[in-house]
Amino acid sequence: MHRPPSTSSSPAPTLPERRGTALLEFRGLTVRFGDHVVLDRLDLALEAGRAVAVVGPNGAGKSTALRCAVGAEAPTSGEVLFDGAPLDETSPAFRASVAAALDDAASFPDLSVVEHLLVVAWAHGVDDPAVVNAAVVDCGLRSVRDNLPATLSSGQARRLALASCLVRPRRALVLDEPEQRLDESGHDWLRERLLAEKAAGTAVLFASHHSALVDAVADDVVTVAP
Ligand SMILES: Nc1ncnc2c1ncn2[C@@H]1O[C@H](COP(=O)(O)OP(=O)(O)OP(=O)(O)O)[C@@H](O)[C@H]1O
Repeated sequence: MHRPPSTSSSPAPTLPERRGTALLEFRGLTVRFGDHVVLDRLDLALEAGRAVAVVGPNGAGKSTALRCAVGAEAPTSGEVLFDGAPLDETSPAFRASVAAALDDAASFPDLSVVEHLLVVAWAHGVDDPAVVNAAVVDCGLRSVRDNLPATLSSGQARRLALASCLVRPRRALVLDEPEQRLDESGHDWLRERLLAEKAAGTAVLFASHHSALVDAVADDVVTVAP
C-alpha cells in the first residue's frame, strides 16, 4: 500500500502508520562486551509519528543501542520488540518497515549515486525513477548523481546514506548521528526532513551530538552514560 510516488522534492512513499502502541521498544536492554557493560537495562518506546533521540558522550553506547534497534547487535539480556513482537531483522516485514543509516558505507561501490538509489528503491517496491530523482535533488546530490561512491566527499557520502533511506517506503527511520559532516544548510535541511518524516507518521530513532537538532525534532530524549 504505497502512496503514489512523488515527482516533487517530497520524500518517497511512507508505509501506513499505526498509532497507539510502540512500534519499537527496548525493555531492559543490556549489552555487555566482556566485562564492559555498555547498556544497562535501557528502556525506550517509540511510536509512529514521534522521534526519540539517544544522546550521551563518546563511547556511551548510542551506536550500540541503534545497532540493537536494527538487529545488528544482539542484546546480552533484555528485549527489543518491533510491532509488539521480538525483533527479527531477517523478516520481510521488518526489512520493509525500517530504513537505517548507521554509517556512510555505500552498499554498492561500483554503482553511481543515482544507480545506487534506483536499486534501493526498486528492491523496496518503488519502481519510479521520479522518486529517486526527487531524492537526489532533495538531498543535494544533483551535481554528483553520476559519481561513484568512492569519489564523494564525506558530506556527500552522508547525504547518499540518508537518501538511501528516503527513496523507499518506511515506518521507521534509524539514524546514527545523521548531522555528521553536513554543512549548515544541510543541518537545516535535515531538521525539516525529520520533522516532515514525523508528520508523515514515520517513527524516528536517532543518535545525535547536535543539541539544536535534538531540541527541534525529538519528542523524547534517552540519555546513555559510559
Ligand atoms: N563490538 C564491540 N566489542 C567491544 N567493545 C565494543 C564493541 N562495540 C562497541 N564497543 C564499545 O562500546 C562502547 C560504546 O560504543 P558506541 O559506539 O555504542 O558509543 P557511542 O555512544 O555511539 O559513541 P560515539 O559518540 O563516539 O559515536 C565503547 O566503549 C566501544 O568501545
